[in-house]
Amino acid sequence: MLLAMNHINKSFSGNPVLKNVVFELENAEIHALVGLNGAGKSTLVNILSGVFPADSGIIILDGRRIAFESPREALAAGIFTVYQATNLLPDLTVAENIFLNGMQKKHGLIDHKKMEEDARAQFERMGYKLEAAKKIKELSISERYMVSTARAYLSNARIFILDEPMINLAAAEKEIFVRFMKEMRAQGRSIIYITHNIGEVLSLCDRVTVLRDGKNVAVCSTESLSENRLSYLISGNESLRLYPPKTAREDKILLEISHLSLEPVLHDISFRLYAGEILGITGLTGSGRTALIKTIFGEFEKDSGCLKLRGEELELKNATDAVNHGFGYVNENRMDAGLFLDMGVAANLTISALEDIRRGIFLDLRQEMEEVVDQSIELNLKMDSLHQEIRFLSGGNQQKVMVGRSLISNASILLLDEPTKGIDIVSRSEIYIVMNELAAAGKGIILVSADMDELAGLCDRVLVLKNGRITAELQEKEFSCLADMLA
Ligand SMILES: Nc1ncnc2c1ncn2[C@@H]1O[C@H](COP(=O)(O)OP(=O)(O)OP(=O)(O)O)[C@@H](O)[C@H]1O
Repeated sequence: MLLAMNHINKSFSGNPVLKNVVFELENAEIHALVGLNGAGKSTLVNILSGVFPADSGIIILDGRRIAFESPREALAAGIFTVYQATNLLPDLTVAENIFLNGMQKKHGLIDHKKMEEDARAQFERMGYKLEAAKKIKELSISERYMVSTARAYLSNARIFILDEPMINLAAAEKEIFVRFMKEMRAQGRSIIYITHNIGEVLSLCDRVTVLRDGKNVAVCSTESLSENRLSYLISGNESLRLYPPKTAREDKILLEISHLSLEPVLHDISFRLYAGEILGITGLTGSGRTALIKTIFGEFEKDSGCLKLRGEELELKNATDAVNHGFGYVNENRMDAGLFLDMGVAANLTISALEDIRRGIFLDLRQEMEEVVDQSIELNLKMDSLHQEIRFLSGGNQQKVMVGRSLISNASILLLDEPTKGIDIVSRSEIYIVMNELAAAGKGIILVSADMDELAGLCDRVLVLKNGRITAELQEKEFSCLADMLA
């Protein structure tokens, strides 16, 4: 066995987060680590990679007991954590970042040409097109992740820790990434694969370890494991149903967008959103999905086109104006979207209400707090208290606060950009129920998603965006063509 973590315990401020956890990894194995948001997955791999120590327990690597005091020590021992681009240097080029730990030199000077050639050759081997001389800050999120992956591949590491690796990748990149992982395994290297995506566990991984509330629930081979069984092991709920029954939309047009353009990103976009509808929008990275949502929300100033709310033309000056007109927005990137990491959960949930207080609008704070409590129960937030600082919540729970904030805000039109990214199956089902209830109450929801199952599970209509234009409008019976339409 390559790695054994035995009886690992860890508490934060007296709260036990890992309880006697065991995790084992073989050579040449892709091993999934799964569990609900807050189950303890990140905490476990953070202990392995030297971010912080365990309170007790033993880690054995290659037959020798180890305890790393820093990520640097773990890296030196061959444990490589592939972060979502956070450890790349934005002002350096792709090639420089790939060879950061061993810059190639010629006559004592850094040999940029050679590095770029090697980086190019590496991307060619991966079947991926990327300009090696480009600076990281000019790249999209998915391109950055592919650079991190190439860097991992070229390292000498034997164990890779991947946390939701495919979450930001487009379909074509996913294919390359999967090939890449299989190649690493063929070389005898091993991967710890954290994900909420059950399909990825079953199709890619050899074994899976399931954690629930900081405890081991199961370790098993994925070979004979069914989707339902794995859902049950993760959630503890035998009858978990991800998507609620769809509700019928009303005939009333809530929002009408006509000939909207934002050059050079969006061209002549027209569509209608009906009361009671969850309208899907999908497209590849760079197709203009997020720009479209931000333009509707008044964050980007359109060049031309018209927006009508309940038949009345509307010129939204900015996001505050949009909120005042009943729009709510959940951004795909919670760190950019105004989560206040030093503030408590309740304060973050009611942040739009706090804005009102600043503007002198009187609010019934007691009622506000009651709504927060209801909402956090409904979203099943895993936290110590409503006052716990957001930065101590697990990633998925932070995302739930973002969604909860928008749901609490009494908006009549919700613009949700990848709202369930990084969210576990139970919380997703809870968010879907809330979305459905809002639609049933006559609100309109625009759901931007790259997850075809999610779109099919929730929407009656999906618009396909390609190069800033709507290229198709698919009805439910045509959803099987969704993936083809994106190619
Ligand atoms: N530094 C910290 N201080 C206090 N509590 C923490 C800290 N780090 C993690 N926690 C808590 O430990 C628990 C486990 O969190 P962890 O991030 O390991 O979960 P996870 O399984 O990775 O979740 P996710 O799928 O949402 O990323 C959570 O309740 C979280 O709030």
